[in-house]
Amino acid sequence: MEANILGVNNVTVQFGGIIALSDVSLEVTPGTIHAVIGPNGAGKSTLLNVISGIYSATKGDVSFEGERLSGLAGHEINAKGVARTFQNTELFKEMTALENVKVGLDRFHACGVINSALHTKQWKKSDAEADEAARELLKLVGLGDDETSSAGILPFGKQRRLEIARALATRPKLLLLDEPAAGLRAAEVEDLIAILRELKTNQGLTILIIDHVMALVMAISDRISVLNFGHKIADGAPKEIRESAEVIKAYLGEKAADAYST
Ligand SMILES: Nc1ncnc2c1ncn2[C@@H]1O[C@H](COP(=O)(O)OP(=O)(O)OP(=O)(O)O)[C@@H](O)[C@H]1O
Repeated sequence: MEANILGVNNVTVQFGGIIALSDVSLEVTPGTIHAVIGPNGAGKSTLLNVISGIYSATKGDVSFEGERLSGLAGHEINAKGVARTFQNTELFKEMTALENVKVGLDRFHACGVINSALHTKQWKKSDAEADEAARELLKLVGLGDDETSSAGILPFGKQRRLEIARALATRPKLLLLDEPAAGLRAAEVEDLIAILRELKTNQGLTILIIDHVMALVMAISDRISVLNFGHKIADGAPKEIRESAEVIKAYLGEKAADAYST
């Protein structure tokens, strides 16, 4: 079996009396889209928060490319190649789409306080390169015509995609997406599906995604893990998950009425 890019190894997370995750393990294969689904409160966001360094595991650990992430700060995990988006978009609303992406690019194009303050030749070159890189990322998420729009006035679906572009600016190998389809209209979900497929197929990115929108999850996932009350109850290909009696009972049953639609 191919070595995993991400390993969650027997992770337990406890908040006082609440066990948000209980001995959860999963492996993400490089170049795949892996979804985590389950009812509200199942522990999905907690899992992303542990991987990205926002929470610490009470027990167990997380490894990325064979290296332990546990104990590292969020920015250190990001520097190793793991980026994420949040359930509620955290864009700089007054700044343009291009500027929002450039914030993510700063690590690669920073050229010192003095150069920046004086707008030296070196700063101008670095800034022009950052503009170019940010434009490429905007195009990748279908926002090529929106670079000068303020993030706050973009339609919600575009704000979600802008957040993905900003996460991509840190040049991750693994992208963690926290409910990117929440609140999107059906057509916007279709756009998102096309973008995530492109990121996987043509950019070679690995994606770990949480979402309740089964139309998206079933369309794009190579593998799905299911959480319920902090426990992993299933792990498999979309077809296996759709047909699992335990998953239907815990989660998909309530979704059947909308037939995996948005
Ligand atoms: N910082 C925290 N302090 C205390 N309890 C927390 C904290 N974060 C999460 N929890 C609890 O852990 C459990 C799992 O929550 P989590 O947000 O991970 O679920 P989820 O599967 O992402 O749910 P949803 O689909 O509603 O986003 C819940 O009982 C939640 O109340």
